[in-house]
Parts: sequence; C-alpha cells; structure tokens
Amino acid sequence: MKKIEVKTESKSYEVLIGQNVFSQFVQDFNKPDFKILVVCDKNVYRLHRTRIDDLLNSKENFYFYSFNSTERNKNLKNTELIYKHLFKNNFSRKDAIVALGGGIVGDVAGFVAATYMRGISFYQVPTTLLSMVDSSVGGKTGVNFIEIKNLIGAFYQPEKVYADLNFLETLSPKEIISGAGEIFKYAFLADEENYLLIRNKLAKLLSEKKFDENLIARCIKLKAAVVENDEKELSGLRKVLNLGHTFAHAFESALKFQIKHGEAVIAGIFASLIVSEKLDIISKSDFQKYVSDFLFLPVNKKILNSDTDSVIEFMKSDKKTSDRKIKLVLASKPGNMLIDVFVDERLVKKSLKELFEIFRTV
Ligand SMILES: NC(=O)c1ccc[n+]([C@@H]2O[C@H](COP(=O)([O-])OP(=O)(O)OC[C@H]3O[C@@H](n4cnc5c(N)ncnc54)[C@H](O)[C@@H]3O)[C@@H](O)[C@H]2O)c1
Ligand SMILES: O=C(O)C(=O)C[C@@H](O)[C@H](O)[C@H](O)COP(=O)(O)O
Ligand SMILES: [Zn+2]
Repeated sequence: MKKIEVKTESKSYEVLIGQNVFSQFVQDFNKPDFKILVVCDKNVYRLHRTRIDDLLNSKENFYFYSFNSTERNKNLKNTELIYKHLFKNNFSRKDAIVALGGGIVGDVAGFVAATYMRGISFYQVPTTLLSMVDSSVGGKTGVNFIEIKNLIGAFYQPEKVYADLNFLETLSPKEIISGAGEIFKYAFLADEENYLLIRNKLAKLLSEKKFDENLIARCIKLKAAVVENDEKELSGLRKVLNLGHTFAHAFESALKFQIKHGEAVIAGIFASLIVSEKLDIISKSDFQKYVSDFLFLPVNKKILNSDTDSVIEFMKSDKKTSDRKIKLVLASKPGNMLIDVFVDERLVKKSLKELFEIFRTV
C-alpha cells in the first residue's frame, strides 16, 4: 500500500492507494461516535454489494444514499435530495459523508459536504480510474448547471482518500479509456522523463488492462504538488490541471453529455496541441511526436462529428473565459505550460477541423 500526504492551506490529509484499502476504511470507522452517510453510485453498489453491505450492516451509524451517476444527475436537484436525507436523519456538523463511486459521486457528495450546515467532514472512496488519479484529490467539488460543467461548486478538501484498486476490476473498457484521458494530461505536467514514463505506463495499462499502483501514485503526487501551491486556483498555477478542458467541457455540453469526461479530455488535449502548433508554441516535429506517442488513445467518434459552432459557443461560456473570449491552457513541452492564452475563435475553429480530419483517418 502507498500513502501520499497532501498538504494544502485548508487541510492536510492522506491518500491511501493499494489492493483492499477499503478494509482500512472499514477499520478506521470501526466504532465511530458520529453518523456517516455513504453516498454511493448505484452501479458500484450492484457490482460490489457484498463488501458494501458488510460495511453498512456492521454498524448502526451508517446511512445510505445511492443514485445513478450520470452528468444529468450531477445537479442541484440531486444535492437537494441528499440535503433532505441528511436532515431527515438528524445529521449535524459533527457527522460525515463518504463518497463511494467515481468522479460524479465525489463531486456531488463533496459539494453537499461543503455546504450542508456550512460544511461537514468528507471522505473519498474513489472507484474509477479517473477518480483515483484525479477527482478524489484536490478538493474541487460541484455540479453542472444550465448545461455548463461544474458551474456551481466549492473548494472543499476531504479528510482522507481511500483508493482501493480492487474496485477497478469491474470497470468497462470505456471507463478505463476515460481514466486514461486524465492520465494523458499528467504527461505534460513535469519533465521529459515523467512524460516518457507516463506514456509507457499508460500504453501498457490500456493493452494489458492491469492497474499499476505506481502510475496512480505518480498522478496523485503530480496533482498534489500543484494543489499544494495553489489550492484555490488563485495564483493560476492550478490551471495547468485544466489542460484540454476548455475543449473537453464544450464537447461534453455540445454533445449533451453523451460522452465520458475523460474521452472529452483526450480529444481536448489533442486539440490543444494543434492550437499550440498553429501558434508556433510547439514545432511541427514536436507536435507530430506528441500525437504519435499518444495515438493509442482513441478519440470518440461522436466528438469527431460534433458541430464546431456549438462547441465554440460553449467554449466562450467556459468558467475561465473573460468577456466570452476563448482562453486556453497550452503545453509548449513537458513541464512547460502556458495558462490564460487568449486564442482567436477562427484559429480554434481551424484546430477543431484539423482534429476531426486527423482522427477520422486513424
Ligand atoms: N473534482 C475534480 O477535481 C474532478 C477531476 C476530474 C473529473 N471530475 C469530474 O468527474 C466526473 C467523471 O468521473 P468518472 O469518470 O469517475 O465518472 P462516474 O462517476 O460517472 O463513473 C463513470 C462510470 O463508471 C461506473 N463505475 C464507477 N465505479 C465503477 C466500478 N468500480 N466498476 C464498474 N463501474 C463503475 C459509474 O456507474 C459510471 O457509469 C465528471 O463529472 C468530471 O467533471 C472532477
Ligand atoms: O483539479 C483541478 O483543478 C482540475 O482542473 C481537474 C480537472 O480534471 C477536473 O475536470 C475539474 O473538475 C475541472 O474543473 P473546472 O474548474 O474546470 O470545472
Ligand atoms: Zn478533468
């Protein structure tokens, strides 16, 4: 088992990664003198019922709430239902919430924890590759609103994160690819050596479908280093974790959430590389190298058939734009990122068309 310490201004906490870390969770909550609401993904409950029932039945102070984790359910209506459940069961500020599921459950349950009675303790038990390498760490919580991703939210760090690799065994190939999307971005967050390591481990993960504790730990360490230096995205450093995301969130919204977040991120990062090349931030030969290095990552066909005008409209409404001008995070080379780059919308449109052309023929 690996243990990573995340030290942010608002909270320091441990992330445990390994096989059967869930039993550590059960042990940690052996005799709690407070109530715990487990907010669980319905699929996770169906697939891992025995383990979860064992936990719930073993103690009286465990309460349960489950929902279908879709982007459509990542909304304020769902948070209201959870607030009601908490209130009905007399939850107070000394009690706690556990997110047991992927990034959707984590974002929703985390937002409820941040806002119910102005904040109650929150624990993350991520069950997808994406949530282990990214969403369970760093404290971004929130919901979608008026078709815009994560428009309502709060920064709220968990007390502890338990990443149990056993959960990953039931993931579908599509969900593994979605997790790979966020791992792709970590290749650009540090030096060449990290780039190569991530590239090779990610290619291996997709071909062998084996989950590497070291790869997951590396991603979490990279994220923690950023979050520790800019917890609330104030200095701007944290924006590097958003590589490809202005495109990605627009693809998701334009396609009415019919694609996975990580799939959108894969396409978004490739689109950002195209923009970088067009702006001469990266050379043609480096661009070709980066694309060919990660060509094993599939781009969802729905994205390639999306309407560029609609994608651009959503990019202009992204939370991080100013005055509806498109602003991107771009990579110039591994370890060298540019934030807040204003890009002319005609160049964005050209880049989208080029992305569609390249990947239609792959
Ligand atoms: N807060 C952050 O920092 C952050 C970071 C990245 C992504 N996100 C958000 O996270 C969400 C995406 O997360 P996700 O991909 O984990 O989505 P998710 O929670 O929807 O899970 C994806 C799918 O996998 C299923 N699933 C979950 N665990 C499973 C398991 N062990 N076995 C089989 N199936 C399982 C779910 O039922 C769902 O269908 C998006 O909403 C994205 O915006 C947040
Ligand atoms: O932790 C961060 O910071 C990230 O940007 C991680 C992203 O992968 C994640 O998708 C996040 O939810 C995006 O945040 P947003 O502020 O762009 O909505
Ligand atoms: Zn993301």
